This record gives sequence, C-alpha cells and structure tokens, in this order.
Amino acid sequence: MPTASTAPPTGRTESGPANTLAVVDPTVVAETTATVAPALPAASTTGGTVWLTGLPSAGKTTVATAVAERLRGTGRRVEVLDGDAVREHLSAGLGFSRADRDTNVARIGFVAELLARNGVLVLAAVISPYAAARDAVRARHVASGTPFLEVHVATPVEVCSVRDVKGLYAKQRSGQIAGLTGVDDVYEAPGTPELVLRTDNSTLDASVDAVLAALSERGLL
Ligand SMILES: Nc1ncnc2c1ncn2[C@@H]1O[C@H](COP(=O)(O)OS(=O)(=O)O)[C@@H](OP(=O)(O)O)[C@H]1O
Ligand SMILES: Nc1ncnc2c1ncn2[C@@H]1O[C@H](COP(=O)(O)OP(=O)(O)O)[C@@H](O)[C@H]1O
Repeated sequence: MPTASTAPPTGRTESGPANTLAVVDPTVVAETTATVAPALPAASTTGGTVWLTGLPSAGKTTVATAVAERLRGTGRRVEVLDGDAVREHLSAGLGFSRADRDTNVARIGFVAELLARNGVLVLAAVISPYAAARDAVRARHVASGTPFLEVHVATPVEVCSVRDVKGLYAKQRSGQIAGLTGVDDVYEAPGTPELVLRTDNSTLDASVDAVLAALSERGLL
C-alpha cells in the first residue's frame, strides 16, 4: 500500500472514504503534496529475463545466484526465481509429470515476465525440460516486448550425476525415485539458446562473465 509520503495526490486516504479529500480546499492539498511528495526516480532501467535451463546439478542456481550477487552490488533490481524454491510456494503440490512440469514452468514464466516488464532483471533457474513450455514463456515475453534470454546450462549428465547436489541421481540408481530428468525422463535441449554454458570446463566466474556480457550486448546492464 502507498504510504502518506509516497501517495500521489489522488484525493484518497487509507483510513477515510475514497473521496475524503475531495471536499478539501485544493490549494491545501497541493501545499501538502508539495511538502511530502518525494522526487520521482529517473526512468527505470529496462528489465528482462535470463532463463537458465538444464539438468539437476547442472549449475543453474549457482550461476543465477552469482550473477544476482554481482548485479546487486551495482544497485540493479534483481530477482532469482528458482524452480526448487517456487515449488515450495507458488507451485506447491505439483509433481514431475509432464503436465505438472509445464504448469510449473508456465507459472514461473508468468511471474518472470511480470517482474521483467516492470524493470526487474529476473534470473530464472528452472529445469524446464520441454521446449514447447520454454517457447511459450519466450512468446509471453516477446508479446510484451520484454527481453528474454534462454541460457542452456549444458553440463553433461555424467558430470551432474557426480555432483549430485541433492542425492537425486543416487536415488534414481538405487530405485528410490524414477522419472529423473536427463536419466529416465526427457530433457529437450534448446535448439537456439542465446547462450550455452559448459560449467564442467569453465569456472563459475567465467559463466557469470558470459551472462553479463550477453546482457550488456543487449543494453540490459
Ligand atoms: N524427478 C525429478 N526430476 C527432476 N528434478 C527433480 C525430480 N525430483 C525432484 N527434483 C528436484 O526438483 C527441483 C526443481 O525442479 P524444477 O521446478 O526446476 O523442474 S521442472 O522445470 O518443473 O521440471 C530440481 O532442482 P534442481 O536440482 O535445482 O534442478 C530437482 O532437485
Ligand atoms: N563452473 C561451475 N558453475 C556452476 N556450478 C559449479 C561449477 N563448478 C562446480 N559447480 C557446482 O555444481 C553444483 C551445481 O548445483 P546447482 O547450482 O544447485 O545446480 P542446479 O540448480 O542446476 O540443480 C554446485 O555444487 C556448484 O558448486
């Protein structure tokens, strides 16, 4: 809710009826507003979405977080949308069927576009295994003229399964889970992503630099 110090002179107050100030002498309102209204910020920086797709343990979250950290130091408005975290809230209750994954990706894409359209730089770290679902997210951004960069975190499954940050690959091997992306469930690699990161043969810093360069090339930094 807007506070008294930031509310525009709409003639409304939070506690009174909508037209409370409409009966007040407008010069008084003008004086009051002139006293408390803060200076408007300069035009906001263009937002955009960086969509990191890849297998579990590929490095999506690690890269997204590191890019965000670098940018926060510059004062840029940045948000990380992580599939894992979103599944605890916005996508609570969804599983890993194709339908549920598509729903999850569509929800994250919706929020990403909303934030990006309003000047936030969004880093979405989501497996998003199906090309059609990712393309739909891109289309949503294109429709509103919001920049969208697909980044394939293309770490090979052999490397991901050794990293096995959450023990999922081991669980799949021992038969405790099935339908693990890249092992016994589909992962459709992007055909023409804006950027491909191979975290198995380059450093985290190099990946962060590559993402920042891609943003800079598009005037998003
Ligand atoms: N069966 C199966 N397949 C793939 N991933 C699995 C599975 N079960 C649980 N997890 C964990 O779920 C984390 C979030 O996945 P996402 O929301 O990004 O997946 S999806 O885009 O909806 O497919 C995902 O997080 P990351 O490891 O960070 O990618 C996995 O750790
Ligand atoms: N160059 C690199 N870039 C990103 N992560 C790396 C790199 N080298 C090793 N790692 C490690 O790989 C793991 C990736 O995990 P995470 O970012 O959670 O993957 P994801 O989000 O794709 O599941 C982390 O433990 C990270 O420290």
